[in-house]
Amino acid sequence: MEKLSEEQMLQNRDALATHYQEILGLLGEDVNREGLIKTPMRVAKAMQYLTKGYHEDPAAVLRSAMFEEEDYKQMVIVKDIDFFSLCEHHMLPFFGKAHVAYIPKKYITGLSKIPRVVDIFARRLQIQERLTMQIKDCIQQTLDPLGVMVVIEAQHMCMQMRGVEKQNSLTTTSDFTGFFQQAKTREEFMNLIKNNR
Ligand SMILES: Nc1nc2c(ncn2[C@@H]2O[C@H](COP(=O)(O)OP(=O)(O)OP(=O)(O)O)[C@@H](O)[C@H]2O)c(=O)[nH]1
Ligand SMILES: [Zn+2]
Repeated sequence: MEKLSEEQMLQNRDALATHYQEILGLLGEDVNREGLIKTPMRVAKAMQYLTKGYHEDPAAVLRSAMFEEEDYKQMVIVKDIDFFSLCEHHMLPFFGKAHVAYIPKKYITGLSKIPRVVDIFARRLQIQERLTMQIKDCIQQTLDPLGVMVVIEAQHMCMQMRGVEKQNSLTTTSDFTGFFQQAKTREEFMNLIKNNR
């Protein structure tokens, strides 16, 4: 999705607020009660923030700090990247940690760019599996490394607050390319993200 102009963003925000006011009424609230007067606009703003990844380009973020580095051929790991996303089934939060590793071929990227890519994909309506794959694909296609692996551990509010109501279940997903097809390489990564907890 393309970047929205400031004007379009504000127009959408107004329209969202109108709908949220109706939703509050349908939920049985008095929309004119003092504490709720500004709520539709607050929710509209919050939802635009939580889905702003639709209007951001993760590959461009990686390319903005991409450096040639011919000699380093070991794993680069950024672990424990906190993220918050919304599940596309219930629009309830799921959140946790992402761990990313890649083995450079010719290019490395600025370290902060990896969590930025995670955030851009997380701030959309998601499922955990697709979030995992999109981060992997973006890094593979942009940096063209020898391999990339992404592991995500998350809790889903739709499984905790409602539905099956399991408070302690953690969902783990992973995806990888290239050198990570070797079990030994995956093991090295898994061991490194397990330590120092
Ligand atoms: N695979 C996957 N499933 C998810 C994710 N987030 C939520 N879900 C699941 O999506 C499913 C939707 O199933 P439905 O039966 O259509 O929805 P539901 O009636 O609300 O299901 P319950 O949550 O079991 O009450 C549920 O099993 C959720 O747990 C995710 O990131 N990945
Ligand atoms: Zn859900």
